[in-house]
Amino acid sequence: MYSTGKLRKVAVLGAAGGIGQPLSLLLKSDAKSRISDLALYDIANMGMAADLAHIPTASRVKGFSGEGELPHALDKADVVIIPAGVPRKPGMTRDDLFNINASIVRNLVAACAKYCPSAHVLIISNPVNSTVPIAYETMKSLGVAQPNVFGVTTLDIIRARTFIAEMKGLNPTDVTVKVVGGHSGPTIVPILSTASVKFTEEESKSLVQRIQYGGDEVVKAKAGAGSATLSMAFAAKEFYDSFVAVIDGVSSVNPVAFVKTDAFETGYFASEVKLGPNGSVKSILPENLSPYEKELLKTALADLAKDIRKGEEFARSHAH
Ligand SMILES: NC(=O)C1=CN([C@@H]2O[C@H](COP(=O)(O)OP(=O)(O)OC[C@H]3O[C@@H](n4cnc5c(N)ncnc54)[C@H](O)[C@@H]3O)[C@@H](O)[C@H]2O)C=CC1
Ligand SMILES: O=C([O-])CC(=O)C(=O)O
Repeated sequence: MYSTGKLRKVAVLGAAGGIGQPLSLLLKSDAKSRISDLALYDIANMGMAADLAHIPTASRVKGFSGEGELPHALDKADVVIIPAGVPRKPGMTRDDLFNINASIVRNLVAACAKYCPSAHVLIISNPVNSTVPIAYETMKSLGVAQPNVFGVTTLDIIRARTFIAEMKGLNPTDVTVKVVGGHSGPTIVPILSTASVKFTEEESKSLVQRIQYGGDEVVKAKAGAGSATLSMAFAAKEFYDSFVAVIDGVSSVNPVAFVKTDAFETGYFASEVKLGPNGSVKSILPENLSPYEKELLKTALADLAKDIRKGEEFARSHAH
């Protein structure tokens, strides 16, 4: 799973936050991640960078605080991970975050277009179904011919593995399953027929419901103090490792990401992606879906189309 390829500079934007801190810890503490420089950026105080820098692994940690320091954080970055933005509170949908997070993501990726246009940009900020189109269109409008933008939906997969294992009394590390579509409620499409175990119709329905609304469980439990942060940091690190391993040609596993694709009319979709060394991205669509899964997919595509258009329109009307 780990890359043996080149050392990379990784920038985390929103590094002082609930996801940013544990994610930065995971990236810094894993010597096998082959990170030469970890550039940690936030609009908040970046004292956490001084703290992390005392961990004895080879990657150099540097904190950058405030917009004036953003260009230095991004300079020569190979990968930019963006968990900047506000999280949900109980009673909110991810789309309720659009008004604040759309501008945050647009401004950050505009800086990426300027200071590290060929970096791979991994978007965590919600609503992912809209922030990824915003990022892609913004970079495109700023002259990046082939924006390398990937929405991180890995949390849906790790939840699916955990919930399946709980239901069937298995070790979650032994469970694999595909989850495609987008990253909110009905747009999350678990393809349970790809799991190594079989389910009754009733089990399938209850699992699908739990996976689609797994984020709400955490939002409710945190009771106003935010949404998933620790499991998200774990998911992002897992995605990062498999992503760079594939780019370096080490792994044949195709990571799942929400990307620009011609495969569906929606123009964007989360599924396994084949990454070419030349920057090409090809979505691998799920095959042999059950009638129930086909129905879920149909519903997901209708909702996704709306979220995506909203993101694209925002990017168009706020072009730099
Ligand atoms: N893709 C996914 O599966 C998931 C996505 N999320 C999303 O991730 C985002 C972050 O969540 P948390 O870390 O819990 O929130 P948080 O509020 O704890 O942290 C966000 C950080 O972003 C920073 N920030 C705000 N504006 C910024 C800007 N313009 N430039 C740089 N940094 C900026 C804040 O100062 C803060 O440190 C939310 O939008 C949340 O909905 C959360 C969980 C899962
Ligand atoms: O639920 C939220 O708002 C955060 C998130 O995306 C998740 O936990 O899947």
